[in-house]
Formats: sequence, structure tokens, C-alpha cells
Amino acid sequence: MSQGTLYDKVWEKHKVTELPNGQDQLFIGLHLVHEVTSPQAFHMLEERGHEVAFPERTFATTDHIVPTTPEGRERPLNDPEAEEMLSALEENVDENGITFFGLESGKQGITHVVAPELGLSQPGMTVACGDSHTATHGAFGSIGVGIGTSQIRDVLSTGCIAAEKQNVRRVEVNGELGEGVYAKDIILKIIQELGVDGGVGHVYEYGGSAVRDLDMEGRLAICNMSIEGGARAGYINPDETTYEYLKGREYVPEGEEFEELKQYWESIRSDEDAEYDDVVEIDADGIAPMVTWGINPGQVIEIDDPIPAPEEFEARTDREAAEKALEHMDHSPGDTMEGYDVDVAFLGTCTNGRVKDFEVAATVLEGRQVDPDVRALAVPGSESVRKECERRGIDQTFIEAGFQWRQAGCSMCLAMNDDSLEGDEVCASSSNRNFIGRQGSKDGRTVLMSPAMVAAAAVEGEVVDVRDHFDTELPSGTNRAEEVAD
Ligand SMILES: CC(C)[C@H](C(=O)O)[C@@H](O)C(=O)O
Ligand code: SF4
Repeated sequence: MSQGTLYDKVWEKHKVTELPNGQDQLFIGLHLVHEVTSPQAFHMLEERGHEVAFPERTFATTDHIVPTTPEGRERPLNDPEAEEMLSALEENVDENGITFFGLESGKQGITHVVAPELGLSQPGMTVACGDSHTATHGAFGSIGVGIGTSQIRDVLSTGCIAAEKQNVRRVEVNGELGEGVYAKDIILKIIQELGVDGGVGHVYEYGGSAVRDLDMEGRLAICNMSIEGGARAGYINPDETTYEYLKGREYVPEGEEFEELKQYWESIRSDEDAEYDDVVEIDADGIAPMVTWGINPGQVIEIDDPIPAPEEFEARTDREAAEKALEHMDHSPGDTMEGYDVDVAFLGTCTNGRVKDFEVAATVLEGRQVDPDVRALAVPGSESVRKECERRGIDQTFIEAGFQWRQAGCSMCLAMNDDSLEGDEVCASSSNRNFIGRQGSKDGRTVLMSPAMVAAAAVEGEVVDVRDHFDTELPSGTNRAEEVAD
């Protein structure tokens, strides 16, 4: 039984009661809604004649199905199913008085990019969304949980869900990341070591000097992929980096109220002597850029390591998964990923679609050209990210290099819009899932990596080690430069 962790404290503060079935009734502080998973829940609500209990705690955006070109966004949308989902959401938010960051709002984007940048996600909250990547918000020191349709209905009508408390595993990442190595590489390393099911029954508390050193964008990328490691949620204790990021954002109170909030935020940090159900240590110094070789995020290696042979895995299921992966990806064991031909480069998503991600990739692209055989897509995670990149001229670096510069959405992460792989194309992708068919083509092949590595792959037309191929000094992705010694 763990004591004194942030998870325990935040859970206790939001627990309404214990239910007869042993689960807890948990109050949800922030409910995020998107067009794919909400229509049915609103419908269920209507059927029962219920109203939305806390419209002021509910915020909606549209992300999965939206086209990413200005022409594509003209209404009605070309795809009737997409139009139906979007219109349903528009009607539902209208009828229920819910704030909606729609296509015309200038604030539209991926749920897990929009809520953090507006300051909606704050430490010590419970955040729920009908989306498996809701753990992203844990980067602020909140409990973010992905929920299904009937739970969306429950949150809409009562502000609560029935949930089971999980065990807490501390994932302690100490040391310093080398140049060209980023938060994305840390989380891929964690998933490599603990497995895609390693987190089942747990939430992950990420800590250690390498995590403390990360900027908020990096922390968001790590928490985002908790679900890929099987964890129900993932979080990082809030600190000065968190508070500095939040200060001045649209939904964050100012002045005295901010100071009061900060006291609450400090109080919910895990205690020094908190007990964890499990502690795992990872050495950041040793991490190289990570790339997936297979068809789940755990089938991942360091860029210069050989692709494993099925016999190297102990469990039969892992051996079978490796065989399937080798066949789908057309690899032979012992090969490295370096030199694997790439047809598409995709930069964006709720993992790596933030300003810092584009900034890092732009450093790699500066003065260089995308390989003529590569289709390269830059899709900002939100319209605010797009505008900020344009204000800084980052978009020009992408465009001059030969990238298509798009509007915000999930895009080719899961191809619910027109952005899709074709045939057996290989995509160097900054996203979080490499399942077969994920990017819109059943034969398509996804290689997950950091934004710097995606940019390098776009230029070279193949998977490369960003550290070897470029002499530019790469931005670090940490807050060390700005940090005042403490
Ligand atoms: C469409 C949505 C429900 C889904 C999720 O739950 O995560 C999507 O965002 C994904 O990444 O696969
Ligand atoms: S960007 Fe990808 S992972 Fe994130 S919410 Fe959209 S589809 Fe899901």
C-alpha cells in the first residue's frame, strides 16, 4: 500500500465515496471532449433526460477527423461521416453550454495539446477524456484517465466516474540526456525495458534528475505514452518548471489566487518518504535515439542496435509478435534500423506536436532539403502551435525544406482524415502507435521516433542517427539552460 504519493493525495481529495462493488466514486475536475467518442454519450444523456452537470468544467475541441488543409476544412466536410461527427459535437456543446474550441475559434487542436497550452490542465486535478492518451495531462501532476463511452456519459451527467485505484510504480530516470536524445527516447526506453503490458494495474510516477530537467513539452511527451506502456495513468510531480509554464496562461488565475493555488500544488507533491508499490531505475546517460522496428511501441531498439531475432524472446507471445513484426516490416534479425528506406515523414500529434518539437526539427532542417522521394507532413498539434511557429518563422524552415505545412489535427497519427499512408509506405513518425494499419493503410509501416529523428529521416530518405548526420548543435529539450541554480 503506497502512502503519501501524489496519486494517493489527489485520489483522496476527489474520492466521493466507496461504491458497493468496491470501486471508488471519483469526482472529475476537468472533462475534455472530442468529436469521435462523445456523440453517443450525449445521446445516452438525452435519452435519460439528464443535463450536463458541470458545463463549466467541460471543454470540447475537434481533432481526429478534421482535414488539415484550408480547402478541406470548408463545410460541409467532404467525408459525410466526419461532417456528421463534427455537427453532432457542435450541436451538443451548443445545447449544453460547453466551451468549444472549434474550427473557427483559433484555438482548435488536439485535446491533449489544447488543454495544457490554455492552462486548463493543472496540478492536483483529476482529468478525464474519452481518449486513451489522457495520461498526457499527468505532466502537470494531475491524474489523467482515458474513459469509455458509458463513463463519458457518467461524467457528463454526474461529474463522476466509478474507478479502481491502481498501484503506483516510481520510474526513476537519473542522469543527463546526451545531445540529440529527447523525452521521446526516454519513454520509448521505458517501454522497451518494462514492456507494453508492464504497467498494467499501475500508474507510473516519472521522476529522477533527467525528468526534472525536462521542459513541459518533454514531460507531456513522456506522460502521453504511459498507456503504450500499459499504465492506466502517468504523472510527474509539479515543480517550478510546471508553475512557470502555467503562469499567465488563459485559464490560470493570476496574482494572489495563483500563489494560493501554488500552495495547493506544492501540497499534493509526493512526500520524500512516500512508499511506492514498485521502483524502477533507468539510466538517462546511456540512452541513444530510439526507433521502433516492429508493430507495437515495445518493439523498439536504440538506433545502432541490431533488430532482435524471435528466439531472443522468452515468452511465446513475444516470439510470435516478433515474427509477425519482422514479416510486416520486412526486416531480417541482425539488421539495424539505420538505412531503412522512408517514404513519408510525419511530424505532429499529441506526443510531439508542440512548438518545441517543431523548433528542434527545424534546427535539423535548416538549410537542408527533404529527400525528393519523401512526402513530408508537418501538422501542428493546435492552431496556437501553428500560429506561434509562424510567428517565429519556423514554418518557413519547414516549407523551404520541402515539408507541407498543415493546419492542426491528429492527421496521419491514425488517418481518420485524408492524411494517410498508401500501400506499404514506410513512415518516420513522431506519433505514439505503430500498430498495423494505424496510419490508414493495412500494409503501411510506421517507425516511431523523436521529432529530430523524423526531420533527419526526411532529409536522408532513410532512418539515420540524427547525431551522426548533422553538425548543427541540437537544442537540448531540457530546461537546464534557463534554470537558475538551486
Ligand atoms: C479515437 C480515440 C478514441 C483514440 C484513443 O482513445 O486514443 C485515438 O485518439 C487514438 O490515439 O487511438
Ligand atoms: S494525435 Fe493520435 S494519439 Fe493523440 S489523440 Fe490524436 S489520434 Fe490519439
